Order: sequence, then C-alpha cells, then structure tokens
Amino acid sequence: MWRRVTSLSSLISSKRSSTLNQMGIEDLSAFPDVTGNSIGQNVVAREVGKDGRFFKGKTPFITFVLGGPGSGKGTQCEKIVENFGFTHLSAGDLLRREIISNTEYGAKILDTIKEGKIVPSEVTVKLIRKEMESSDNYKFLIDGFPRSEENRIAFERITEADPDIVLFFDCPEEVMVKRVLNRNQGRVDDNIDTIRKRLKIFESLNLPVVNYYSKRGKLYTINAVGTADEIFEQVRPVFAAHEDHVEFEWVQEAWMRF
Ligand SMILES: Nc1ncnc2c1ncn2[C@@H]1O[C@H](COP(=O)(O)OP(=O)(O)O)[C@@H](O)[C@H]1O
Ligand SMILES: O=c1ccn([C@@H]2O[C@H](COP(=O)(O)OP(=O)(O)O)[C@@H](O)[C@H]2O)c(=O)[nH]1
Ligand SMILES: [Mg+2]
Repeated sequence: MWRRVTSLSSLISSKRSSTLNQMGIEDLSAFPDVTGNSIGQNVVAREVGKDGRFFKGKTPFITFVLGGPGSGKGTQCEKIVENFGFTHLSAGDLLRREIISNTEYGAKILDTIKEGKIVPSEVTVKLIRKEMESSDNYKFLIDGFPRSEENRIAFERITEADPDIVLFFDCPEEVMVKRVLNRNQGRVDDNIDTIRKRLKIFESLNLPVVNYYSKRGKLYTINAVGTADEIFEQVRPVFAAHEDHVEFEWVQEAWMRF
C-alpha cells in the first residue's frame, strides 16, 4: 500500500538525528512532521502490484541520475527529455520550489542547502512521489536523488519502487568546481565554501549509493568530461536500448487493462 508510512516518530529519535547530523544529514527534528497535512495532503493511497512497481495502474520506468555538483546531470536530463520523452524531476528544484513557496519548513530547507547538507529523506521522497503521482507520464528521470543510502532506503520504503536504471556522471572535482562557479543561476550553494562541503558529502554519502547500484548491475557510468553533446552521445544508447522494452511493457499493460 502507498500509505505505509504514517509517522515520522521512528525517525525522530535523538540518537538517530545526531548520527544523521554527523553524516551531513540535517536534524530531522528541525522539520515539522511532513506526513501531516502539508506535503502528504493530496496524496491518495493506491494499491501497488505484488512486485511493488505498479503506479496508477502503470509500471513506471524510473531512472536515477547521479553525479557530483556540476557534473552535468540537469543538462543531460534536458536532452533525455527532448529525445526520449521522460519527465524530469530534479530533487534540488523541488526543494528550491518549497523554499520559494514559503512553506513552513522552507526556511529549514534553505539552511540545509546553504550548508550543502542533505534534507531529511521524508521531505524529498514525498515531494518526488507527489510529482510522480500527478504526472500522466510513466517515464521519470529523478535527478540528484538519492544522495545517500538513507535517501535510497527511504525511497524504496515509501514508494515501494526501485529504479530500472541508474546513470552516474563521473566527473573530476576540478571540472565540477569550475562548472558550478560559472553556473550563474543565483543559487545560494554555488560558492566555493559550499561546493567544498558538497563535494565531501558527495564522496562520503553519494558514492556508496553508486556502488550499491553498480553491484546490482543497474549502473551506467558516463564520462562527464567533454561538450554536452559529446556526453549525450554516451547517454543516448542507454535509453535507446531500453526504449523498445519500456514501450512494449506499457502497451502490454494498457492492453491487459482494456
Ligand atoms: N559538458 C559540459 N561542458 C561545459 N559546461 C557544462 C557541461 N554540462 C553542463 N555544463 C554547465 O555546467 C553547469 C552545471 O551543469 P548542471 O547541468 O547544472 O550540473 P548538475 O545538475 O550536475 O549540478 C551549468 O552551468 C551547465 O550549463
Ligand atoms: O535529494 C536531494 C537533492 C538535493 N538536496 C539539496 O539540494 C542541494 C542542491 O541539489 P541539486 O541536485 O539541485 O544540485 P546539483 O548537484 O544539481 O548542483 C544539495 O546540495 C542538497 O543540499 C537534498 O538535500 N536532497
Ligand atoms: Mg542539477
């Protein structure tokens, strides 16, 4: 069932919060209960199939897009959307939208992002899930998430879904730093101090997620150095190889429902 997580209490013990804090994950107790009437309010509980992958009666095709800050995740996602019809969900953009819309915990998200830390998983996963549920598409790029094993496990628990494939944009630190400093989007975290912190957190928390999917045979590592077009030529075959399979699965399901 979708409505499996009804309370944050198990995650808000002080012991757990302090461990998460040391790991670069913001103290959960600093955030209000997001399972209350804020993010969760419009989420309708839905049955999922036995394999946990059914979504509004469809099987979603989920791609996690991983890589350090400035590795080019967002840029490549735009190209994947144009060429393969995916819906792009940037976890960072969803969080920034919460800041702008001045929700009760927007200020906490802003502080966390400024520090280059990771927002509590419950917050991010529910934002992502809400977008997926309200979309008519079934092919999703989830960009910049999961950023930690804790994020990954929360996604599996809350959505009962797994990614079909995981892209990893492998980029040297000096290239990432240069790109972020030139990004020019007015982001509070695009400064050298925050970038250093983000790179450390990326190495300690995000690389274990990359390794996890590598061991499970889901990882596609892309060399993220070169022009955006050159990099996309490595990305294209990954999706081309899955395209027929994805379309077939979906048509088959639609036919069975009919
Ligand atoms: N291959 C590339 N070569 C040079 N600059 C790039 C390349 N890919 C992206 N950029 C630029 O680098 C910055 C970071 O890219 P972005 O896609 O936002 O990365 P991420 O989402 O991984 O942080 C942006 O200003 C973008 O225009
Ligand atoms: O799942 C996520 C995604 C992003 N963030 C926060 O949002 C910031 C910006 O993320 P984004 O993916 O936009 O940055 P990018 O890697 O694209 O530069 C991160 O440093 C984190 O503080 C987070 O806490 N959880
Ligand atoms: Mg990005």
